Amino acid sequence: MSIDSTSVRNLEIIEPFHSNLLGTTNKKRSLFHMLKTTKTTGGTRLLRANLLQPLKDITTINTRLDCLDELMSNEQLFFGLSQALRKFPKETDRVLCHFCFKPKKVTNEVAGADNARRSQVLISSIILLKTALDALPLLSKALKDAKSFLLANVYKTISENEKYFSIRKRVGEVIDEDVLHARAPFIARTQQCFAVKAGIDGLLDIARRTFCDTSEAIHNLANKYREEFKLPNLKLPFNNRQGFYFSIPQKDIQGKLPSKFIQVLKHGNNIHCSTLELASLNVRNKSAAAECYIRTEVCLEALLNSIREDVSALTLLAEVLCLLDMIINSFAYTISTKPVDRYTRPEFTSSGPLAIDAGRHPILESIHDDYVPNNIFMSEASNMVIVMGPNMSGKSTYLQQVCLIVILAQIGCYVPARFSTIRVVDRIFTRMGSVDNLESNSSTFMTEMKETAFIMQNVSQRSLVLMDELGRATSSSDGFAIAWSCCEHLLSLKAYSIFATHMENLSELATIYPNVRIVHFHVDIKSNRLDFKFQLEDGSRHVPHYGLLLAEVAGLPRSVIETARRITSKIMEKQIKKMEVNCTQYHKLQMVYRVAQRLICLNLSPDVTPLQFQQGSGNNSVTKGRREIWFETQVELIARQHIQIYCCKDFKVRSISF
Ligand SMILES: Nc1ncnc2c1ncn2[C@@H]1O[C@H](COP(=O)(O)OP(=O)(O)OP(=O)(O)O)[C@@H](O)[C@H]1O
Repeated sequence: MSIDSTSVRNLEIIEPFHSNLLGTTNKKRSLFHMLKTTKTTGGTRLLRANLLQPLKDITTINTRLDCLDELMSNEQLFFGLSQALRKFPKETDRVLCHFCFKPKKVTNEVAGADNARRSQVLISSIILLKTALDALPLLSKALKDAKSFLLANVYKTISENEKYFSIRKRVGEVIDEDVLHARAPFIARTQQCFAVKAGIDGLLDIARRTFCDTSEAIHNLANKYREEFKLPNLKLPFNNRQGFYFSIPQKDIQGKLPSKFIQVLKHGNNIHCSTLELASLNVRNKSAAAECYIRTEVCLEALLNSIREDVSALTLLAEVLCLLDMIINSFAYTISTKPVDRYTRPEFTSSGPLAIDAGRHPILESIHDDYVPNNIFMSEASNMVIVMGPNMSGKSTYLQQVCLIVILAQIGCYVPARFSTIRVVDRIFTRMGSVDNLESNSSTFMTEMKETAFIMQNVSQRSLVLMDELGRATSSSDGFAIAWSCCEHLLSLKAYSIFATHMENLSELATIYPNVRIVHFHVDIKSNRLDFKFQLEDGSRHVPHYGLLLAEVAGLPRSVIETARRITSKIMEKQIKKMEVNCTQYHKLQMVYRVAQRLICLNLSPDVTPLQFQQGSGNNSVTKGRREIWFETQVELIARQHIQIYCCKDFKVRSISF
């Protein structure tokens, strides 16, 4: 699925739009932040790539979901795999893919200090490779009894591929068994200097001795200063840029620091400094380490060449680890931290409805304890929903919620809903918010129109289009005309579109086009105050002067509000009458159409057979084979009668009586 950059921003997929949410100090998180519990950089990168480009292939999505099902039902497997993955270094994928590139051959003329850094990276990669290969047996053990296709396949890849064992053996022939991957800079430097077994290269052994001597001399120097200057708390930290330096608590320094100490810097409650002796030892220590790296790289040449031959196995392993990290540490972990059954497995069709029962906004629901769930039902026969309601009633949130649920579903994760079935979306388009774009010299309206034009030019039959308050940035008549004609354009396609609007006249679309459904957010008015329920209800409902009520709350002068109230009541009077007439006239037609549409869904529903229809006093049993003929002849007949549909909570029509 592709999502354009504006929609990525509007939907807050990677970055949140506003860092502060309605005056709270809570930093509102994006979907990426919510799921970013991955443990490796590769896993995080894969998660980001998936969120920006979710899957479209139903089989692949279901393979991931099957794997999640197994993880959610088998605690031992879930924890076993989490433990095993923790043993792999954070940067495993980068390291494993590092061996794809063949570095320049080390010759005497290039073997200068400049190459020391490159050699160091290479040695660090070999140490990480050894750590990763050492962790493989634990991962295989955890995966041994896995049943789902994805996990069983990973197990086969890891345990049946002899290449991993042979690479580990070859690494063991050159690299010391005691060498470990370390994060602390000086320990890492020591481990890298001593990576290759002793006795392989005489010059390397000499360089190591110099490295040890200078390191020891630095520690002796620190001891000497502790005694000489009565600084018992003097510490000797190390970083890669500076090398060793002294850190002395400020309270230990009575008066001035002795003149021997140079490069004095205040750092919190400590003083960081050096001396000329330390600086010179640092240089010698660094050059001894550089010599070790370069000699080590020469020793590793044959090993690297042999590893390079099996690089396909390593890149495969890197991919597998990223995928496992994403599914286990991100998806499964996120779901397991929610109360049971809060997240459910979505279902997919290629041309069925988009139905979400009790869906919730994945990010807002963790901020609001009393978040109100809402439904959506769209099918090819009802491909546009117009959401109405006062400001602050939850329209934009609802639009964002539907999209985020679709994205979560299509990356192969459970979704925050009681039930969901999704028609696979190939593109998501959104038009939300309205800000000037000074960079592209566009006004609010121009930005809005450019974004709308982009949608109209690129929308496809399988797209999901979200429009939040289209046409509000220009004159009301032109804005309304644009919104109306955009709706008409989208209605002619099979794309699913959701419009949020304040233009009550737009609800008249439903009187002309039966595939438009109007819904509104329920709001009560109590003593001139709006009481938001955040509950979506069918049809449109006129809430008188909600803009004025909110403006009053915002602090507009009373006299201004009163004048505005007089003006608006005159304008609205005529319009409401007209709308009421239209609604009553077309209500029956709407009912009929909705029934026909449900019947089509029933016809498409794969697991409802045979169906029981009760007509009058007799019972007709319609079997699967005759269903299509029956539908063609009966839909019209049904539509003319009083109809009642019993629809179970998962949106599959089970029984119809008329
Ligand atoms: N279902 C819900 N349950 C609880 N709170 C909600 C729900 N939906 C929205 N809210 C809260 O209401 C606030 C306002 O929602 P939102 O911005 O979606 O309103 P809106 O109708 O789009 O307003 P406007 O028309 O002014 O843009 C949100 O920031 C959120 O805190």
